[in-house]
Order: sequence, then C-alpha cells, then structure tokens
Amino acid sequence: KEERIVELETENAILHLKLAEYQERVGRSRREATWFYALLNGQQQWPSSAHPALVQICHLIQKLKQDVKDFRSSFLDLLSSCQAQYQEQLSNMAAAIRRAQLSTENLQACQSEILHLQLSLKEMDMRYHVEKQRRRELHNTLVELKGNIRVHCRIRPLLPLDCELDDPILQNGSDSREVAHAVDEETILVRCDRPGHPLINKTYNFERVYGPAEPQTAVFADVCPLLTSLLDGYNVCIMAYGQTGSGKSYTMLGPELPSDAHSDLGLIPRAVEEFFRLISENPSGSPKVDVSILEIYNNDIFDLLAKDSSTVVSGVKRDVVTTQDGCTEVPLLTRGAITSVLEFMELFHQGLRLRAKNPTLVHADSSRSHLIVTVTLTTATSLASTDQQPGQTLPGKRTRASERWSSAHQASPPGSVPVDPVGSRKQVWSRLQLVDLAGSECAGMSGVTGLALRETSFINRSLAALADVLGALSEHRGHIPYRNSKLTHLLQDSIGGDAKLLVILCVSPGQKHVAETLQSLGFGTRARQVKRGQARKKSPHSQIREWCLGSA
Ligand SMILES: Nc1ncnc2c1ncn2[C@@H]1O[C@H](COP(=O)(O)OP(=O)(O)OP(=O)(O)O)[C@@H](O)[C@H]1O
Repeated sequence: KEERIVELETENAILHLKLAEYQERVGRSRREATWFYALLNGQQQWPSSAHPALVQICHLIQKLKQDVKDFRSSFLDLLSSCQAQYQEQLSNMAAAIRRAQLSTENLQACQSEILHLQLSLKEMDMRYHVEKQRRRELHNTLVELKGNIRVHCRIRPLLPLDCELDDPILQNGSDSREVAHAVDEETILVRCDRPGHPLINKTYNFERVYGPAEPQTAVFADVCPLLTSLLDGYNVCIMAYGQTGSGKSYTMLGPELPSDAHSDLGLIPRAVEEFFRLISENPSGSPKVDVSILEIYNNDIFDLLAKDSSTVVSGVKRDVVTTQDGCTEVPLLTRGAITSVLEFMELFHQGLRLRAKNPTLVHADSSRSHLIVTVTLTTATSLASTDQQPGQTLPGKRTRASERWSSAHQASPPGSVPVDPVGSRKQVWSRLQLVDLAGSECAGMSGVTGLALRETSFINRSLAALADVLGALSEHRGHIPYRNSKLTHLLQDSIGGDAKLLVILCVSPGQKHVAETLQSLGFGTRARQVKRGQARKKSPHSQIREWCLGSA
C-alpha cells in the first residue's frame, strides 16, 4: 500500500506538471488570439515579420467585410423602396378594380336601357304598322265616301299674259283684273263686274282650292295620301285640266325653264319620288317599276320613249286596244324599267323633248298634246300569305282590275291575259297615271290658224269627250262613251272602275279668261258628281242647265 501511495503521488505530481504546462499553453493561445483579433480589426499593426500572404488575406477579409456591409445597406434600401412601390401598385390596382366595377355597373345599366329601347322600338314599330294599316283603311273609307273622283282647283298668280296689251289697268299696274279668288281652302269665287256685261258672282266648292301664293309643296301634300292607294293595288290617275296657259304643265312638270330649286318641282317628279319612298318602306314582294311616256296629238297616240331612228322629232305612233278582259292596252308600248327617281327623270326628260308644242296668242309655250306618264308597279305576293298585301284580293271585296295571275318569272304587263298560277307566287300590279292635258282653248282668243287651229279642234274634241265620259259616269248611264276619243279610251281604266282619279283644275285669275275659267270650273263640278253608288238623279232641266254652263 505504501508503495502504491508513493506510486500515485508520483503520478499526481506528473499530472500537476502536465496541468501547469497546459495552463501555460492556454494562456499563450489566448494572448495570441487577442492579438490576432486586434490585428484583424486594425487595432494592431502587423509586425514586419508577419507573412506577406497572411497580411494580404487579412486585407481582403477586411474589404469583403466592408463590401458585405455596403451590400446589406443597399439591399435594405432597395427592399424598402420595393415595398413602397408594391404598396403604391396595390392601391392603384384597388382603385382600378373599383373603377372596373363601376364601369361594369354602368354597362349593365346601359345594356338594360338598350334592351328597354329595343323593346319600345319594337312596340313603336308594331304601332306604326297598325297605324299604317288603319290609315290605309281610313283613307280607303274616306275615298269611298268622297267618291273615286276628287277635284282640286289651283288658281295661278296673275301674269302679264292675263292682260290685254291695250289694257289701261295693266298700264296702271293694278291687279284689279283678278276675278278668281280662293275664299277658303274649299271655295273659289269668280266675281266679274264688267260694264256692258252681266254680273258674274259665282262660288264653286271642291275638295281643295289653292290660292295663287300656294307653292307646289302644298299641292303635292294633298296628293300624297292618294299614292298609298297604289300599294293597296288601286290604279291612280292624277290629271291637270284647264285652259291653255292656266298652269297645268307648271303644276304637273314644274317651271318651263330648268330650275335647281326642289321646291319648284312639279307633281310628276314628286309623285315618283314618293312612290319609290313608299316602296322602300315595304320592299316585300320584290317590287318592279317601269315607266311609259306617251302623248296624244291630234287624236293619235305617240310613244315618246320608242327608239326609232326615223322619227327624231316625234314619238312612234301606237294604238290603244281593249283586251278580252276589258282592260285597255297599248300594244308595243315602250316600258323603261326604273329603280330610282333619277332613272325616271332621265327617261322623263327624254320623252318631254319630243312633246308637241306651239306658241299661241295666249301662251307662248303651249303644249299641243295630252301627255300621259304611266308608272306601273308589279309586286309578287305569296299565295299562302293572308296579310293584306298590295293589290291582294280580300274576302268579300270585289277583285280589283289590277290583279293578274302570272308565273313566278313572267311579268305580266297591265291588261295582259292572266297566266295560270303554276308557280306559288301571284303577280299584282297597280298603275299610276300622271296626265298633263292639253289646254282647252277658244280659237278666237288664242288666235290660232291653219295647223294650230286643227290641233285646237282635236284638243277641244278630246276634252269634250272626257266631259261626256264623266257626265255618263255621274248619271250612271249604261253606256259610257270611252271610245269616242283616244284620250278617254286610253284612260278608261283610270276613270272608271274602282280606280282613283284626281282632277286638278288649273285656272287663270284674269278677267280676260273668265269664260274659260267658268268652263273649267263647270267641268270640275260635273266631275265631282261621279261618286260610286251615290250619283244624284237630276231633273232633265238641271242637266241641260249644267251642260250649257259647261260649254259656255
Ligand atoms: N302657280 C304658278 N306660279 C308661278 N307661275 C306659274 C304658276 N302656274 C303657271 N305659271 C306660269 O304660267 C305660265 C303658263 O303655265 P303653263 O305652261 O303651266 O300653262 P299650261 O296650262 O300648261 O298651258 P298649255 O296648256 O298651253 O300648255 C308659265 O310661264 C308658268 O311658269
């Protein structure tokens, strides 16, 4: 045991020695570390004996540390600016979303408004069609009530040609020579108090009376409703009647000298313009329009659209015939297809260039023929259709003269023999006739002789034939003398039957023409009496009196 104790004490002493040695080493290492740390932080100068590579590494480490510090601070700056931008973009996005929401709401409101408008448009469209239908019905009832013949009277302004050259009143510039006055919209007064002559003080009533100041538009406005009858399948005829120089051509065609003013246009171009407007409103049935222009000169018919090189100053002679079904037709008559009023005007001017004219004492540019412009509308209607289409037969109504059967491809001209309806479409046509009659005239007054006197005689005879036909119609005679003149024969379908005729009486206001004015007004009064189913039975005496007045 003692030996063991000595052994252990020795061992312990050795360990103590080792511990002291290690403690010294730790103290040295700690000192060295502190020194290195101070060196690294730049608090100590590297000893000159230090290894150069070590010094370089330490410098690099210091630089890197500085770089890391710089990078950190710039990274922090960048981060904070990104965060600020992000916040800003976020708030921008929120505002945009709010705006988009508002726009969507507005859009929805607009959409519902559009829907609402569309509905009310549809409703208005339906109402319009109902009103249109009612208007047609009312118009037809009105025409039925007023008769198929309506008479309007137009007094033209006083012109130098109304006064005698040696007239002292003309020299004074006075207009007291006016004897025809529009009292109101339906009454014309003719008052003439010439010394040595019986006093004339008569009033006449017509559907409409136009004073001298009333423009072309006013005359057309009253004619316009009649044109809708065409789309209902009726034949319509508008004719100007009156003494030479009384304003017939002015009313129907417009002024003699070409005028750019639309307001000067006569009834013919206006009616065709309106006709195309009405068709464009109801384009169903593939409407086709054609036009023919003819004149009746010295009781001969001339086709003014025929292209015949041998006749450069007049039209080509034609004739009028009555077909098997009782309609009138002019064989070989030229028909120009038109699709617009412009195309019509081209043909119209072409035809007018050939019209016969001659100066008379009363009127320097007197038309010596009756001009008849015929515009024909052909429409196809489905056989299955139950709607009231233009020209369609209605149950319980009589068949109109304008109804014709034809195959789907063949256009049947007015008056042609009906073709069997093999196709599924029926073609119907209606006809608008616009007539500028030659002026009735007293040969003594117009101072015509020779060829012009012959013309005057033909003109007066054909106008007398027209008066006879109207007289026969008003008296419901069994025989209507249509064939007494080419004029009445040609206009047979437009004067008789259920065609609608408008006579525009043109009168001069001057005292010089009072006899012709009274004659024209007498003609108009008789024409008014032609009312389907309600002609007055007159005593023979009153008939004679009226006839005398008419031929005064
Ligand atoms: N309402 C009117 N306003 C202005 N001038 C008119 C009017 N009516 C007719 N005139 C003028 O009166 C003259 C005769 O008119 P117009 O040529 O129309 O007569 P008309 O009846 O056709 O004659 P005719 O039968 O001899 O051909 C023309 O110079 C025309 O310009």
